[in-house]
Amino acid sequence: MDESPSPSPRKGNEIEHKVYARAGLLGNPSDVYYGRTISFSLANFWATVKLQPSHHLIITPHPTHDLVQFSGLDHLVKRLQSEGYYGGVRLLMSICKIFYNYCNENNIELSKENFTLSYDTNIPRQTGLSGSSAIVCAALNCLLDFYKVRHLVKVEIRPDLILSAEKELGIIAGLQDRVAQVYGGLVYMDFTKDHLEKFGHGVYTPMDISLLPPLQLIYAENPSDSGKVHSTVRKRWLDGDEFIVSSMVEVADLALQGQTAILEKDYSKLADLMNRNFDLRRSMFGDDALGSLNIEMVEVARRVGAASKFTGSGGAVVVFCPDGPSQVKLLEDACEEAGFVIQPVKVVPSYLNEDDLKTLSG
Ligand SMILES: Nc1ncnc2c1ncn2[C@@H]1O[C@H](COP(=O)(O)OP(=O)(O)O)[C@@H](O)[C@H]1O
Ligand SMILES: O=C(O)[C@H]1O[C@H](OP(=O)(O)O)[C@H](O)[C@@H](O)[C@@H]1O
Ligand SMILES: [Mg+2]
Repeated sequence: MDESPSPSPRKGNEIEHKVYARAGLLGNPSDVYYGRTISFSLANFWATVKLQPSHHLIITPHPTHDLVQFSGLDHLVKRLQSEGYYGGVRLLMSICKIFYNYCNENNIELSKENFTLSYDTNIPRQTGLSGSSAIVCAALNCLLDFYKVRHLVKVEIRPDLILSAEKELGIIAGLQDRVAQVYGGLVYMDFTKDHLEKFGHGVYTPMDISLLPPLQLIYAENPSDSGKVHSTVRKRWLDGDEFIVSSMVEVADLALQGQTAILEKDYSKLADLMNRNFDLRRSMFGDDALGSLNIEMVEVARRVGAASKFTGSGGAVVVFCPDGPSQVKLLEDACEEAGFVIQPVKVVPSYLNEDDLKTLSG
């Protein structure tokens, strides 16, 4: 896949958009529960979606992510066991539906032209790096440019459209992924219920990415379904379970404290907040739902004295080594022994363009 940071969207008649993975740094998963988060767009991995004008409207299955041809029954069964039934086709179809309905409801006229959509991704599948919303967000960007309506669909609303496309498919997800992927860079997000209900979106405050200390990313090829992971806690929260409700408020508060810690470059505070974030997740979700491999990724980092937590619902971990390069080396060795992949985190700067910025309110 092309490694350039942000390809020009138009190549002749073709439009291509690239959207990066995201890492939840603090406060997740309280975004699913009217909380707050700090998340960033992660340059290490990305998805691309291509749109070409065509006579019919065609959604192209990906040759490996939407596999429908197998060498035999054993291959088919192995594949379903490791990757599940679904690839990205349903995501592309769903965002087309949500985009069309949104434009209709908001009197945004769409020309009668058709297109062919195809996608590619190197975001490790279902590892809590938001591979799903990267595909949806890139597709939305293609549709906005193809129909020339980018200036008519506000930036703040776009994460909600992306989320709706996944909700439509029964995937339980929150807004933090989609905000980080629409805005790029490092963003502080407040999803307070009143604001969300009044305006249909949260309050999103971009932060300077240079305020972040060096971070590491650990992941393992261990797909986990964010919908499944979330469903029990979600149900308990909806039922008003006091422990879940109060813990979620505490998780949201970590992002608020984290905003100050990052602005003041108080990295020992940041380390404490990251650790507390994972401890609270663990007490709410339980070890069975989180999975032993995922917990081990957090523990590997903690054993060398680093701070660590999930980037999303499981599969990848963001780590801060307060003691610097010597501690990173210890962590690399421990990861190699445990069979985990480790990479230095690369953060993508904000990628809103002039048309996008014009749609921002205030
Ligand atoms: N790498 C991928 N390629 C194709 N489809 C994907 C990929 N990752 C996720 N999906 C699609 O998105 C759905 C939800 O994924 P999710 O559990 O949210 O994973 P993630 O943490 O990567 O966002 C999957 O069931 C699948 O349909
Ligand atoms: O549990 C979390 O932290 C996040 O889980 C989902 O992200 P995913 O990358 O699919 O694991 C969800 O969409 C986010 O909103 C949650 O914060
Ligand atoms: Mg997802």
